[in-house]
Amino acid sequence: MLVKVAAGIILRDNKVFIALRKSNQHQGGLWEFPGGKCESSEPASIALFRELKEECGISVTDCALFEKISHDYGDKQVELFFYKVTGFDGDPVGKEGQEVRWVAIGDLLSYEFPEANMSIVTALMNA
Ligand SMILES: Nc1nc2c([nH]c(=O)n2[C@H]2C[C@H](O)[C@@H](COP(=O)(O)OP(=O)(O)OP(=O)(O)O)O2)c(=O)[nH]1
Ligand SMILES: [Mg+2]
Repeated sequence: MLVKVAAGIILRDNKVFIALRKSNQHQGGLWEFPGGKCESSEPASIALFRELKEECGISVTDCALFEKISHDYGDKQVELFFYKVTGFDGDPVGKEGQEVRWVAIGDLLSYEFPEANMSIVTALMNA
């Protein structure tokens, strides 16, 4: 099963907004950059806008594709489109009851992310 996913690296004042995946979700219990699956034939950027509105309550006004990562979890193959989100209206929250946090980029390694995120976390820290 191959799924296309859009995720937002929401940045403000050198901090990034992360969310905890629920235990019943794929890769549950790990921290993520909010986002979700693209609907059939939906462009990743459109999925990003939709998911960040649904999950975090923000309207994206400025974003750019940062990296595209393909990863095989064994039970699921994902194609992840990570966007840097530098402009948005509203204050992000966990609209679906998920635990959320603003963390300093330098502290990202204290949080456990899915395997597919490792190169992204490293790239952010070295930027
Ligand atoms: N959102 C997000 N998903 C990630 C990240 N890293 C990573 O491997 N994934 C994987 C986990 C999931 O298999 C998939 C995203 O699916 P999702 O569960 O967020 O999708 P969704 O929001 O549409 O959820 P659903 O309502 O369909 O359950 O991508 C990440 O940083 N953010
Ligand atoms: Mg999601």
